[in-house]
Amino acid sequence: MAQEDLRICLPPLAQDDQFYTEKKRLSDSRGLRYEFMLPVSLSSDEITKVFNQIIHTARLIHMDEIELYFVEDEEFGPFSPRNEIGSLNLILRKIDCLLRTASQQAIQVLQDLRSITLLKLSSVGTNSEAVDQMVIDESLNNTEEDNILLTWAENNGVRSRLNIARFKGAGRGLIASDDLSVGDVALEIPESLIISEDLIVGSDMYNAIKDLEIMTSDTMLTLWTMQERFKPDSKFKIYFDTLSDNFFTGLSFGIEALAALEGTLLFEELMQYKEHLRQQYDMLFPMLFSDYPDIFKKEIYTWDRFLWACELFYSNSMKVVFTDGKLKTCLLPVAGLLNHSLCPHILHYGRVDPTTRSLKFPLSRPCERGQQCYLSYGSYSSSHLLTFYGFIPKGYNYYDFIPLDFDAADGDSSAKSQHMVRRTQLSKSNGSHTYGLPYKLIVHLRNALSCADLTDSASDGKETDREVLEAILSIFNPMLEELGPSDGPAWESSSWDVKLALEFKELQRIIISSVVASCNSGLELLQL
Ligand SMILES: C[S@@+](CC[C@H](N)C(=O)[O-])C[C@H]1O[C@@H](n2cnc3c(N)ncnc32)[C@H](O)[C@@H]1O
Repeated sequence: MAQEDLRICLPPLAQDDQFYTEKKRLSDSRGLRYEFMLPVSLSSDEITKVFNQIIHTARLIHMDEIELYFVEDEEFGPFSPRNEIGSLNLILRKIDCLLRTASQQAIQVLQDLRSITLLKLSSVGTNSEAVDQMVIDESLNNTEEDNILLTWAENNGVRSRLNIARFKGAGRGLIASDDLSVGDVALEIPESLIISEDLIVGSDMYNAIKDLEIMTSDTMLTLWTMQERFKPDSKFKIYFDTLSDNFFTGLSFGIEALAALEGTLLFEELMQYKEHLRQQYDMLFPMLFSDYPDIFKKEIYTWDRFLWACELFYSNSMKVVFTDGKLKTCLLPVAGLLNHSLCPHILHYGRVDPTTRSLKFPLSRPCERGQQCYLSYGSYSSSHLLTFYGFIPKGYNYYDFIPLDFDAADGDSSAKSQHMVRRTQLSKSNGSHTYGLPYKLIVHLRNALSCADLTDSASDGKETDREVLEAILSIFNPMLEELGPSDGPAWESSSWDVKLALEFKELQRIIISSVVASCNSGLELLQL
């Protein structure tokens, strides 16, 4: 009966989504729906079929720029752990909403759909390629410092179902103290314990520097932190005391590590960021020393301490939307101990709940007791994570790509067309159609080289494709040469920064070699 049909609606593509046009094109070409009618008499097989249709739409809604670039026409996902977790959580929210008012018969169908969704969620990340496998360093666990921090946090209103543990190569992290399910709040930080620009307003420092043209709220917070860190009566003393004396990010790379990166894009980027920070410091000091000697003490505001504070904010801060609607950079005691994963447990956070006036960290996929609970810092490439966080995630990072800028086909050099490649063996399409390389890149080059279209006759297409593959090789072979041979196991004994630089170079080598290998096997195919 019609009145017993269940209606599940996914949100239509948002017109203000910056990728609306591309998503709409894909959605139309795939005939995706946003409304699903489920008769309550559906069998389990039929429910699974409907679930598959719903997840295809949810995945498209959640696609980001990189996923949209690399998607093949016949590819329906999963596209990345982040996309999958976001999509399954959207479906779960819709089901839970309907369950509140569902009839007895409808409840059964919704429960079946919910079980399928939860099953899928628990299987995300079981493929080891996608997951960071960190090893607990038992020798360093249960330190007095960790207990003091957790007790202080609890006394100040933090609610946590997580404990501190130490991990080889990653420092501290948080592990589940009991089995946590999807939707459970793993951690809740009261607004009063969030360190943001709001703490500075009204202070002497604030009144002195707020009108300076070069001052931003982030810079003010950095300067405040440099001082607050050493105040014996600071409300946050226990938190500051647990912070590391050094952050070991790419911004602290020494000369040898930078030299090891020469020839990579990252080398240029690191040099620019370092230069930018130095310029920022030079604009502030000695000017603030002479204008406000009572507030800015020379021994506190040294270059090394400024760099320390910048690295603290880059690697430990989060952007939070407060109840006044403002987005602010914040330091969050305890939450700042969550490590990053390509396959995170916590994906949706960052908005202060107006009812509880707290920031909650709910789980988007289950986390068993004793397992590390991971956050997603964002869809970041390894070069970004190395620069600002000082690590390269283990496993396949979907956001590691090498950008390629081509002049527009009409010769207008001001109009660039942005393309990219990533490790090709993970391309879903390894047939001769695109040789395992991104479809959009191949089409662009086919058009640029001789306007051959994808459905042209075999012989013409072959000649164009040969030129396309040779053009790609002419870009990537020199890159591979520039990187030189693999550095071998000797780097294991190098200093932390050289090790990280060489690890990054090895990652670049893997991506570039895979592109070269795809081109070469494509050329062989074309000779057949
Ligand atoms: C927000 S803090 C997390 C807590 C930190 N591990 C600690 O001991 O204070 C971010 C820092 O943790 C480390 N980290 C986070 N995720 C990591 C990962 N997946 N692998 C290695 N290190 C990681 C990096 O040093 C990064 O700069």
